[in-house]
Amino acid sequence: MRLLISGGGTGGHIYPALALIEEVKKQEPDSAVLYVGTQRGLENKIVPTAGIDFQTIRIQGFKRSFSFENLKTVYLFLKSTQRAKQIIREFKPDVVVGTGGYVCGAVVYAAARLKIPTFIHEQNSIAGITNKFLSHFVDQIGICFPEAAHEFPKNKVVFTGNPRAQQVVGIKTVNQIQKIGLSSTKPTVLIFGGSRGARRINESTLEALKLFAGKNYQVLFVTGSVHFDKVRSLVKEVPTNVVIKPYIANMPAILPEISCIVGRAGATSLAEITALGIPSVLIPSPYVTHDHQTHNAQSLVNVQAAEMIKENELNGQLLTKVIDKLMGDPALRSKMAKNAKQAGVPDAATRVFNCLQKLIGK
Ligand SMILES: CC(=O)N[C@H]1[C@@H](OP(=O)(O)OP(=O)(O)OC[C@H]2O[C@@H](n3ccc(=O)[nH]c3=O)[C@H](O)[C@@H]2O)O[C@H](CO)[C@@H](O)[C@@H]1O
Repeated sequence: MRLLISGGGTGGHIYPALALIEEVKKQEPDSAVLYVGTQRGLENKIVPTAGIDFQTIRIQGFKRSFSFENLKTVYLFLKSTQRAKQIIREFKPDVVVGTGGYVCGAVVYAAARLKIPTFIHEQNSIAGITNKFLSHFVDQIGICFPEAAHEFPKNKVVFTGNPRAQQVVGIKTVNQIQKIGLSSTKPTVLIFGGSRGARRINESTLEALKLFAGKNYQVLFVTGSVHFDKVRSLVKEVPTNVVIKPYIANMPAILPEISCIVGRAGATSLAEITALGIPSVLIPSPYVTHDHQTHNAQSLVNVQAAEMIKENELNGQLLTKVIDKLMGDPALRSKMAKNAKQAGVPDAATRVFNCLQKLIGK
């Protein structure tokens, strides 16, 4: 298969793409893959590091209110569509896939115009603006929450789940957390604010640090790369049961050893949580389109797989209280884990791969 794939900005759009690429290469080892992203997005670092051919185009997102910037955005969109067409003509893909973020808008639109089979993947319960726009031009749309279906043309929608789920389920590792300075015998709480980190979660975790000292669990606090120096400068003493890191490059390797996740309710994080069956405390970002993270989180709260804390109520004490409740009650954790796992789609990458095969007529 010759696969051209695009998605970017944040990890939530990039990791599903990488998981799909892994599946394509597993099923058809002689496949050729090209990833198109932007220079500014996280993909510029993550994708080449994963050893995947990577090209960039210049594009930016729309501002919500009318502004000169939006005229520039339209100009860049038209220009990047031309550039995307050029890349497509050179690479000659069998199929073009978009996993969200404004970069895939130009790439997938260009492919549809060139009559190449197209597929987009929507990770969230509420569709992103790029995918809504693209839904009119593409051949098929893979979704992860049944609620997302009504936002798209009915005949194009297929429930696939998130390919990242299959990737994390497939990884069998042990004693990975030891490598980052944690004990492999103590239960571990992972705290992180999505792929870029979240200021408010970091502040509350900082408040909670001294409360974590001496607990019968340990904490892996991942700040997000851009926040790390600030956080580290504010910590005088790190309790012995806490490790602070800027970013975890290989999250699937450590997740099987995590007893509880505290974090945002980004859709790709949720796919991991449900694939592995990990109890979670979700603090949805209030800054995302149509509050979609609250909807994402609610779907797990509804099946008693997660607890939710609103960001405006979050502080160190509440955070510690909720973590203590879960970590002090193994029976509750195992019930939440079981419920989470039932919501998982552990064969999502194969489902998307099969859709692509059909689209290209194999
Ligand atoms: C602010 C924002 O726009 N957030 C969106 C973004 O979130 P964001 O990019 O934060 O995505 P998710 O929370 O869904 O996924 C984060 C991904 O990054 C990985 N990770 C994270 C931290 C780390 O140190 N190492 C690491 O590998 C996680 O394992 C996961 O695979 O995309 C999601 C998926 O469309 C959306 O639901 C979110 O609303």
